[in-house]
Amino acid sequence: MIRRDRDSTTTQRRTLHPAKVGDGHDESASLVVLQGQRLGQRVDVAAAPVTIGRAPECEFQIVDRSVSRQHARIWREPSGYRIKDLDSTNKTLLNDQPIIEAELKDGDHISIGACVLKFMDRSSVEARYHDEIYQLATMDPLTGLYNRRHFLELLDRELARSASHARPLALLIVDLDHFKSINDRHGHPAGDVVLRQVSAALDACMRDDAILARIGGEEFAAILPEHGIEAATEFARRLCGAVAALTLDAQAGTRRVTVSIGVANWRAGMALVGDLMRAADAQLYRAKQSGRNRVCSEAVS
Ligand SMILES: Nc1nc2c(ncn2[C@@H]2O[C@H](COP(=O)(O)OP(=O)(O)OP(=O)(O)O)[C@@H](O)[C@H]2O)c(=O)[nH]1
Repeated sequence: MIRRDRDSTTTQRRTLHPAKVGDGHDESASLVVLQGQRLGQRVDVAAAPVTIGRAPECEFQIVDRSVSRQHARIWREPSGYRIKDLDSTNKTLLNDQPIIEAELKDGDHISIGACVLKFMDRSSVEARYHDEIYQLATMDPLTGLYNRRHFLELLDRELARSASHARPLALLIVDLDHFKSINDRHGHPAGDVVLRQVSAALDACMRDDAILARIGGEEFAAILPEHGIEAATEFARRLCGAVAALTLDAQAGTRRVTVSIGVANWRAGMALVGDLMRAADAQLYRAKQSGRNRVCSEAVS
């Protein structure tokens, strides 16, 4: 399953698969971050123009002080791709030369503040190579979900977005109950089957704008944009029920598993990702202590 980000970059595919030749993406060009924030990330440039800048409404947002709120725009014309500087403070450089507007060619380097992007013809072998490397760096190979490091980067960005729009955001931490005993009794491969099936069940419940990741051995986390504590808690209860109702494959050694879930909401004053993670973790601890197979949240008991 591939889900597109609201800013049309590749980062919010909750589950990642390498782009295939001939899957329709080949027609668009792409930008890869070679240096700076969001290193390795690729963004497609297709029919719709892409604005690069610090502002949350930019299609490609780079949260860095050296980048103007609306720094540069790239778009496609019948003759090829073009780039225009949007009167940025630090200028847009194309292959180290400041530009106002210019044509883009395969392999061009674009400097946006402290960030360097490489422009590539989407059909090039190099673009696919970057895609593969990026996905290896951001995904968990067992489940196909995002890995912890990438999840924390996305949480950072989503928090900035929620703060700037004063919109709610919830974080769920989901932990399998008594998972060690499954490994001990049925072996590690059986535990892996459980992890894969549970991650697929969680993924199937997610809305398009949710971000799901495996952040530890038997621990998952989900970012729910636009969710207050009540809605997030209700959603977490549905997740809990979906996992409890799951009939696992015979290779899992056991037919049933349950999860405990901690829920926390982003609040003004919670500047750091760590604050929100700690708040959700404290609720997860409560859920484990009070019997497992349940949801605990900050405001709802
Ligand atoms: N099969 C498998 N097991 C893993 C993986 N990563 C971590 N684990 C195991 O996950 C288990 C986690 O055990 P604990 O932290 O004790 O948690 P638990 O048994 O689920 O207990 P509670 O969380 O308190 O309900 C350990 O046995 C780890 O070896 C993995 O990728 N595959």
